[in-house]
Amino acid sequence: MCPITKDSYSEPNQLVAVERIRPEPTRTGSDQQHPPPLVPCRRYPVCGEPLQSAMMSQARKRSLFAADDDEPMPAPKLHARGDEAHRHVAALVLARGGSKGITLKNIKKLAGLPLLGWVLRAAVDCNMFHSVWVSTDHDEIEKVARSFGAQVHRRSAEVSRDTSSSLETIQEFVRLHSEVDVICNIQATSPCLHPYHLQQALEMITLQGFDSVFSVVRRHHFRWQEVKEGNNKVTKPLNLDPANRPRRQDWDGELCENGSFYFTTRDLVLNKNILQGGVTGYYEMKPEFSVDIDVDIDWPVAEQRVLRYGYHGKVVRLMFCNISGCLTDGRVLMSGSGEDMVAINTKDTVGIQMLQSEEVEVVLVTSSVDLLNSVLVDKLAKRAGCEVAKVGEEPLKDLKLVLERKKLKWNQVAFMGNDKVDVSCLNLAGLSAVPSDAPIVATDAAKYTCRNVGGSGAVREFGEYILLQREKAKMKQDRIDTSSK
Ligand SMILES: CC(=O)N[C@H]1[C@H]([C@H](O)[C@H](O)CO)O[C@](OP(=O)(O)OC[C@H]2O[C@@H](n3ccc(N)nc3=O)[C@H](O)[C@@H]2O)(C(=O)O)C[C@@H]1O
Repeated sequence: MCPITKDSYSEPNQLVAVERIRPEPTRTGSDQQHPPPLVPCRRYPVCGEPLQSAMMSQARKRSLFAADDDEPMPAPKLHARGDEAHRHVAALVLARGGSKGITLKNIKKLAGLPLLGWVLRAAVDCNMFHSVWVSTDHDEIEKVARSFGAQVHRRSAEVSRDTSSSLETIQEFVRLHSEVDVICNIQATSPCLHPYHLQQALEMITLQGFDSVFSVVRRHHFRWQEVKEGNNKVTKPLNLDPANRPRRQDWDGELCENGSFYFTTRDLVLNKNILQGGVTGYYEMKPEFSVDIDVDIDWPVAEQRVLRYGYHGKVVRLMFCNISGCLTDGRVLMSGSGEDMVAINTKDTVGIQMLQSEEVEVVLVTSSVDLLNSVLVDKLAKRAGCEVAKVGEEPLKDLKLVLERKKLKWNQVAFMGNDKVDVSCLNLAGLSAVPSDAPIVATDAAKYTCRNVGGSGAVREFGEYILLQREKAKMKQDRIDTSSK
């Protein structure tokens, strides 16, 4: 963690978040030095100064937007720049293909969504960026990035090594994109990011005159260091006096980078070779949003966290559901008398009713290449109480017309498909899913992969998923609305 020095900003009323930071050299991926592990203490050296009292006497420092605090702190009296309206602010997610530890970590599915998707969804939905980019060296990552609405910067081999630092990679992007003035490097490894985190932190740059802002979490960790004394190794407390151990509630704790995002300027990145500098602020995020996936054992914990605290997108108003392969298992049974038959599972019809009762309209989709005859389709639709959309070889074209008619946007739509022709809709929809037996080309494009196969409860499963996300999005919105009153 960078040391935050106290030669703070001198204007009155700027007791929070405005501190000058002495940057340390940026660490590189594989050769960074982690602090040595704590070993059982052999000897406690006497602390140089009574750290506890120093800690206690410190004025409580908080970020300007302690995101979840009830009373926001007063803003510093900095003025917006004259040219603010003209500054191009770009979000940039670095996602290389060669991640160590977890193979292709950046697009591995976390709770049904590619890792990268969680932060891209927040970046796109925050509606504050002039552009949202992913810098990658990998074709599959490029596809996923585009499916979440990001533009793609294909980075060079020089900045795609294990040892390439984030700074070098960001510098390459900035050099090649002369339009970009402010960059927000968002790390995919911190997936519990919400649009309001980005909105509030960006306002510190655009409205309050900070040059750089990075996300932190407050920790109450007592830190120790192993030091050599002659031939002996001793452990030395770094931030406490063992004789006067402060209680958690008597200590403000320390601000630690949580790795979620770094706002910075073109000038700092290209001319000063740093991400954090100038008038530097921090944005404090609550611990529950501060997830940092580093090693593989972090993954299952992150999965639970993201389900509970992640950003689950905009509220879904309509679901398109393919009949063939989703509502049915894709088979058409033929009787001797020449009648076609299909089977649908009551689990799925109940799932559809569940959505309808929560005011999510369900439209069944049938294609000209399906073997279903129209009488059968109408019967199915009647039983499910749904409208039917008949699509041609390019479902996207026809479904666009349905959305225009209903005055809806793709980010308000959930789409369930199961084949290659569905890829563009799976990509575009705010939420999308495939049954577990869908071909890989469709699974790759879907944001959620059901555990159930087509015709056996996959529609209900996706319906439950939609309602859960919807609930979360609503709760979050209510919370934000209430706290901003
Ligand atoms: C901005 C920055 O310095 N980020 C570094 C962060 C940061 O210091 C911590 O998260 C703070 O808690 O630490 C590292 O974090 P890590 O290696 O997990 O990288 C974070 C995310 O960025 C992608 N990345 C990183 C560097 C690079 N040249 N290209 C990339 O695509 C990774 O694939 C991953 O999605 C580290 O642990 O070594 C290395 C990162 O470079």
